[in-house]
Amino acid sequence: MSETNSPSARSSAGILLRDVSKRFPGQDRAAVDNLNMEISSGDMVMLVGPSGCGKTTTLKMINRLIEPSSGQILLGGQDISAADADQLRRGIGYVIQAGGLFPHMTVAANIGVVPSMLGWDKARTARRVDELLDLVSLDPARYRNRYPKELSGGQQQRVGVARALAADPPILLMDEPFGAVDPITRERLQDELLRIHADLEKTVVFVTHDFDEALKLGDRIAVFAEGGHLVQYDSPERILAEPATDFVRQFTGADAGLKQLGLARISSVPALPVVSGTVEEGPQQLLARALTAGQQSAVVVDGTGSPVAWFSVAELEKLRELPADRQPQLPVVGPGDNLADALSLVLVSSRDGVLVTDAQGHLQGVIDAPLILQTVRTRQWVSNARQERQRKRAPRGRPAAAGSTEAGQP
Ligand SMILES: Nc1ncnc2c1ncn2[C@@H]1O[C@H](COP(=O)(O)OP(=O)(O)OP(=O)(O)O)[C@@H](O)[C@H]1O
Repeated sequence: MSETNSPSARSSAGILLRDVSKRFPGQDRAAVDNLNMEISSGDMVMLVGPSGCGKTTTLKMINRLIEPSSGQILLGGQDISAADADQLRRGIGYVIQAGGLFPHMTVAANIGVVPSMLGWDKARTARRVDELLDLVSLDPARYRNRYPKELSGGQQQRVGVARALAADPPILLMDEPFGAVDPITRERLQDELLRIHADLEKTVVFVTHDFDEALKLGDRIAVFAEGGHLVQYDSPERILAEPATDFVRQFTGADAGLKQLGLARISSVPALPVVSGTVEEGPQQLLARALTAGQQSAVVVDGTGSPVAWFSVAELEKLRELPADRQPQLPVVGPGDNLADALSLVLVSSRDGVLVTDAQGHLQGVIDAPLILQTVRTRQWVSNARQERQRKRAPRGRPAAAGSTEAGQP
């Protein structure tokens, strides 16, 4: 079930729930039943499960809007029941559906609520408001003096996120924050949250009904079942590939395998080597090198190392010269693409694989259909969101995850 806890979970913004239960008066069933969960500092953890399974109650127990009936919650190793509740909440950002903005206050005043409580002066608060509006992609000059009713749903949601981040809290609790916006805006807000999270490294606990949202955003996903039971707490990869129970399997859906393809970033798959050469080399020499290397194809690259054409050995045998212009429909993927993109290209191209380039467009190698299948079956991949964060967190000059390796030498 749960993975081993990492030592980093004990650092300042880690959250530990120990034997936590909540039983509301007059309810015959517990809302949350003996919950044990450790949330590592800097992780984004998604709480999913059917309606009424205790997700919101769990979230509200972390900022003490609801007190547990039993058990202990520790933030950074400190038992929150011993803390002053108001002070605790100032250190925890809280975002709810539709932003939960105060309607009679301007955007700037909404974002400045906690800084004002903390006694910041006007100039410092104003600077922070503008900085946060920039962060959530709203032009400060245009939006700071507006009222919530003068904003779209997505804009209100952005202001809600900005407000929660105002005093730079180490922890952010988000209760279905994007539930009330249309799918396109939702996707945009998700992308922004990923960017903000990668930049700011907050510990985020996020409640959602949308399993795809959980897959996209989560470092870990906690699947709850009715009666407030935590059924599985794992990485998105493991939830999809190794659902702990039939309930989780039903939750992930019949297309769990396809979802893995969509989550697996190309750069987490080591590409296979391919022989490549420039147009000046000519087809015969390229063919000879391909055969010597035991390859069935070879790639023509331009002067910068970007792929221009891809030929089978049979095609090379018939060519008199190599083309300088890029072949139309050359199947190429970059590090930001995923395995679903790669497989989709394979299905519509005449090749059994795709060429892989780095961010600069330089040829790195090939990913073929068997490698795609093997990667998913053996779970040798890392989800987009996690890889992005790991990349940002890695010390300079040291890659965080395996990337594409050898490309063919010209
Ligand atoms: N103040 C309350 N008094 C009594 N029962 C409550 C109260 N708040 C929540 N409950 C009950 O506790 C259970 C868990 O509720 P909770 O809101 O945590 O579920 P949830 O998983 O967040 O649901 P949803 O996805 O519908 O928001 C539900 O059965 C709910 O009816």
